[in-house]
Amino acid sequence: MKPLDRILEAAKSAPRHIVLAEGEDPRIVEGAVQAVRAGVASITLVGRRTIVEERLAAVGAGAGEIRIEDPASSLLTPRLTAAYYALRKAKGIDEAAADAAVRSPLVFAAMMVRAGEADGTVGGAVATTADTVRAALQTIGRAPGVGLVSSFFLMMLCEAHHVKKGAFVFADCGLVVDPDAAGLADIAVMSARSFEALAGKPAKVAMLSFSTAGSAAHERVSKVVEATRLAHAAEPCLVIDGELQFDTAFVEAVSAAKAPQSALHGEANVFVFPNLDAANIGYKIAQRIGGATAIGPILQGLARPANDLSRGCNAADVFHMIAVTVVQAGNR
Ligand SMILES: CC(C)(COP(=O)(O)OP(=O)(O)OC[C@H]1O[C@@H](n2cnc3c(N)ncnc32)[C@H](O)[C@@H]1OP(=O)(O)O)[C@@H](O)C(=O)NCCC(=O)NCCS
Ligand SMILES: CC(=O)OP(=O)(O)O
Repeated sequence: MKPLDRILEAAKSAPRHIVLAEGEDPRIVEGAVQAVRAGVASITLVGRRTIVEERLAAVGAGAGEIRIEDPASSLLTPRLTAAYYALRKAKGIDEAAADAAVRSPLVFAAMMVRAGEADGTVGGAVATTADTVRAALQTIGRAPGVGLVSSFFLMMLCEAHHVKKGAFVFADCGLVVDPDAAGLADIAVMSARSFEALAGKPAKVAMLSFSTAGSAAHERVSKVVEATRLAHAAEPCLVIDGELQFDTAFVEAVSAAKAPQSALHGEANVFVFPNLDAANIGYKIAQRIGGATAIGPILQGLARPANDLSRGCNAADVFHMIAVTVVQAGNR
């Protein structure tokens, strides 16, 4: 079964209630309708009621297919505001600031998840990643035992020209700007778990660099080597190697030539980039030139699922991200 079909089937077998913060955006509305009609999720769209209703009518969605919550008039707003104030007052916000925050769709949707009114949330088709992720970090917060929240893209290679097909994880393409060695090790361990949960296969983790097995000497290479050591110490059973260049991690013949001792043998399926510059640029090149289907940024380490989208997304991306969010909610 194709990896995307596997995720869609898993979501259909246990659909959840997902709240979409940007309910006025036509791509969000179209993706939401696809998800409901495919039996993947029940959906709440957040936004100004008249505009969301117009958008739903434009795609022929019937009344009652999708719930709408308008923060300006929702019956939930007073309760979510009180909960947000209780949560954030130690950070110096007053009741008026809490009221203003909850009227923002990103915070309203994240607070619905925190309050148990929805199982997960998706935003970021309109808002920047920084705003989308900040709303999730400040309201939903970290899962117990997690230090660093990070993100990854699920990269699907399914086109005829893809010599290797299947699901791959690229991390962290969205959130942690310049992780130190310990942060990079956390990203590696969490990305391996995320890959296994979504792809259903054992992870093989490549810690990427511009150097392979000591071919270059630089403090940035040393960071990746140390991160590999820390990740291995944290999870001794994890199949991981680094530092490696991308070709060595991905192409068996190159691995044999440049890193014959590598445990990955050019068969990595989780690629951990050294920083956000490399990761974000790398995933967009794979998507836009390479023809990979890119689902993300998917957040890992939060107490409940909240995911981001690229502002360049389309309705299919929204549909796929809803399915991923449902699967994450089921795995909690
Ligand atoms: C995500 C991001 C906005 C967080 O930035 P920040 O300045 O730390 O945000 P805030 O200070 O508002 O942090 C919000 C809270 O989350 C916490 N936090 C921030 N990053 C965190 C992380 N990676 N893991 C866990 N908690 C984190 C902060 O400690 C803070 O907690 P508090 O409010 O309870 O004190 C920032 O890392 C960022 O801009 N990343 C890049 C996003 C981007 O542009 N990506 C490219 C396109 S995808
Ligand atoms: C993930 C990402 O790069 O998001 P955006 O394209 O919205 O900046």
